[in-house]
Amino acid sequence: MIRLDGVGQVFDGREGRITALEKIDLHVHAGEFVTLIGRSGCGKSTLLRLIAGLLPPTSGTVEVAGEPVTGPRADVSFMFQRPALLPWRSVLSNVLLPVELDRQARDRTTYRDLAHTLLEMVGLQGFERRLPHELSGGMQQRVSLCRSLIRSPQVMLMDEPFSALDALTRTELSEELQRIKMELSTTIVFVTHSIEEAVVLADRAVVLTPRPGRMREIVEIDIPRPRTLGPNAHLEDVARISGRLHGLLAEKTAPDDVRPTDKVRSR
Ligand SMILES: Nc1ncnc2c1ncn2[C@@H]1O[C@H](COP(=O)(O)OP(=O)(O)OP(=O)(O)O)[C@@H](O)[C@H]1O
Repeated sequence: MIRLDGVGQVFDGREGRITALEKIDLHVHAGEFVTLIGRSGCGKSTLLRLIAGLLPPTSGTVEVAGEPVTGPRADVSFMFQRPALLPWRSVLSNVLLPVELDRQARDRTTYRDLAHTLLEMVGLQGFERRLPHELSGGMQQRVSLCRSLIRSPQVMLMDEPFSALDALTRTELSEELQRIKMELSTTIVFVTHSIEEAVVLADRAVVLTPRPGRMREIVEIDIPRPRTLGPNAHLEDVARISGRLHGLLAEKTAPDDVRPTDKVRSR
């Protein structure tokens, strides 16, 4: 579904050239949930922007659904750290915004029905007419989640979408996202700083090293779903793989010491 081959990104900043990403070879399969994890500045957001078509790579190729990415695509949605809802629009019309912006979208009644279904799915039935400021941060991010799902994207790109939320709400939203993913089989690439979140959510976690951002390792996570950080049977698996990721992130690695094919299984 997503293919990055030999991707590099160099920025000409005011303080000289910055190699944000180098030699990124990543293939994400249809329906897969991949998390990108790494220290601040290792190029996670840049990688998402390249897949989203918001930035052309300085080297290498990026493909989505077998086509070179040349700009934003209607079947790829982007979700940010902040909900970025329009304050004067109701919950329902915020969710429907991408449909309104798309002149080619037809059958608006179907989208209205879908918006109601999505809002119900995230526990916001009854809140359709509320304005964003009448909702908590977690509820606003749920609305944002519905908005990024309204056009049934093939790919969802998520840049630390839960990082501004309190721990409990964050756990709840992780569980909801897994449920949605299991139901809709959307391909998801999710950036996080949280090791546990990366483990709970991902089929594979991609560990990036900083300066320049390169792939250190891809860790396969085969813990049965749904996974949770609450009391459940998988805490040991989550802890073991989290420990492994922690070790990789803490390593002082020379850029040439890249082992992108290494795999760590939960058992
Ligand atoms: N438009 C730009 N112009 C110049 N430099 C940039 C630009 N965008 C990103 N960078 C630089 O590229 C590097 C990677 O940035 P990026 O935001 O992708 O990292 P990140 O891993 O997402 O960081 P964080 O976890 O802090 O969000 C950083 O050194 C950043 O300063």
